[in-house]
Amino acid sequence: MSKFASIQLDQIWQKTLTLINENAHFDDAVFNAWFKEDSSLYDIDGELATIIVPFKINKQIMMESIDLIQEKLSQVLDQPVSCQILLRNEVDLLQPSSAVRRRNEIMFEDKIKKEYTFDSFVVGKNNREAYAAAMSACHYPGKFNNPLFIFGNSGLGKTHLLHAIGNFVKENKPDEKVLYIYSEDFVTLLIESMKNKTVEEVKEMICSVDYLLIDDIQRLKQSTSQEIFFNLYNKLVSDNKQIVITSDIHPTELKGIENRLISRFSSGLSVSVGSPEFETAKAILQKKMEGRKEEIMIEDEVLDYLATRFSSDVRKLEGSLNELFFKAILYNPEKIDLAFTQEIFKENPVIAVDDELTPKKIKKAVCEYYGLTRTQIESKSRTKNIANARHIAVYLCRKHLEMPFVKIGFEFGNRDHSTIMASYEKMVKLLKEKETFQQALLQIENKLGIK
Ligand SMILES: Nc1ncnc2c1ncn2[C@@H]1O[C@H](COP(=O)(O)OP(=O)(O)OP(=O)(O)O)[C@@H](O)[C@H]1O
Repeated sequence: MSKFASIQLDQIWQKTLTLINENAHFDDAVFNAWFKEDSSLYDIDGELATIIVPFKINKQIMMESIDLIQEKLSQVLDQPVSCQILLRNEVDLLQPSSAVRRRNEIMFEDKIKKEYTFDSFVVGKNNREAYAAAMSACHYPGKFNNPLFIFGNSGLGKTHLLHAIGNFVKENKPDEKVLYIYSEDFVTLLIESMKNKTVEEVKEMICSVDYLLIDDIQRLKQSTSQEIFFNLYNKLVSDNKQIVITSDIHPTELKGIENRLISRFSSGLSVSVGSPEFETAKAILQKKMEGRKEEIMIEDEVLDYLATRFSSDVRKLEGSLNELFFKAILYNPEKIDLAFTQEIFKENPVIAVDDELTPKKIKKAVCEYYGLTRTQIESKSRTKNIANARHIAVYLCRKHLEMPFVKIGFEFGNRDHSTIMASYEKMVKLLKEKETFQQALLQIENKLGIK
């Protein structure tokens, strides 16, 4: 890369041209037309100087005097250089233009979000392992878990953890270099660098980092970029540099990614993040409220409602809080209470009213309401929001289909009738005590078209 700024290159070239003209005694018109006008010294990279000219004819005439040009340029620089004379379009192909360089530089700029730290990350059962592994990558880079592969559904904190690693390194190890890059940007960077012949430069920049954090690796689909990535990956790992990767699925399920890469991704530590349980979801809401400036009071019950309703995706959970505050500014209620909240999030029925009601439809409506999968409510999980959803589904089966407990048990993972009876009774109790559940029941019944 040139060590000269463009203004210096210009001065060097003007001096060189003066010396050439003095020495060669060209006719002024010839000299101006073929040498001076529109020629420029583009770059000096080590011992190679690049001069660019507009037309082929300029190039041919200058090539005739190449020895003289080299001699005079070496004299100005006080060091021997050899010259190449190129047309503008040839430069674009052969050499990194400043635009390409700038683009590369942008890719390497610090993209770590300050607010995504370990402190602002709420730890719960759903992400404890991923959190611990991320911490260990910070303290023992390249030692135990390389790569660290964090996977899980969208909106569950994977990117947050990557940035948290970045922030930790920046704060605690300021001499170490950390690069966060979104994998699609990574592909663009590699493809562009191939087009512009800057692959070596880009590789060098990547290999100089101590931590490489790649987000959403499932998007690394380009085969040529995978080849370069593979080599970079091996180099970084062999140099004990820490690699942390996120993806929406486990490495072995990645599609369109070469097997040799998948096998390397699987060779480190793969940890998952799941949906937060009720308490964690509520703690996340409380954390997200810490930095807010709105003074309006929000009732605790509202947080319970949001934590139960949106916990399958923390991004949605956070979005629900934003929406609530936004609507509160708009409608100016005295406080944000359950009634106001439910009005904001009320939903249209999704199941036709005259359809026959079945356990399957009940489970579907409950799952949609709580943002869970059928497997989750049929599972043995005792996680609070899953268990609550299961209780409500059991209650609805009993109330509207008058199913015997044994039969309901079959619908919920072959559970014993006494477990189902306990589940039903639990919901009867919760309905008496908590308005949140009364409202949830009402909305699910609405969804099912039950008046
Ligand atoms: N445990 C948590 N504590 C605090 N905030 C969280 C937590 N989990 C997720 N979030 C927040 O939820 C939002 C979405 O998280 P993030 O972008 O990290 O999700 P992701 O798993 O990377 O999703 P995607 O796969 O779509 O990229 C962010 O604002 C993040 O701060």
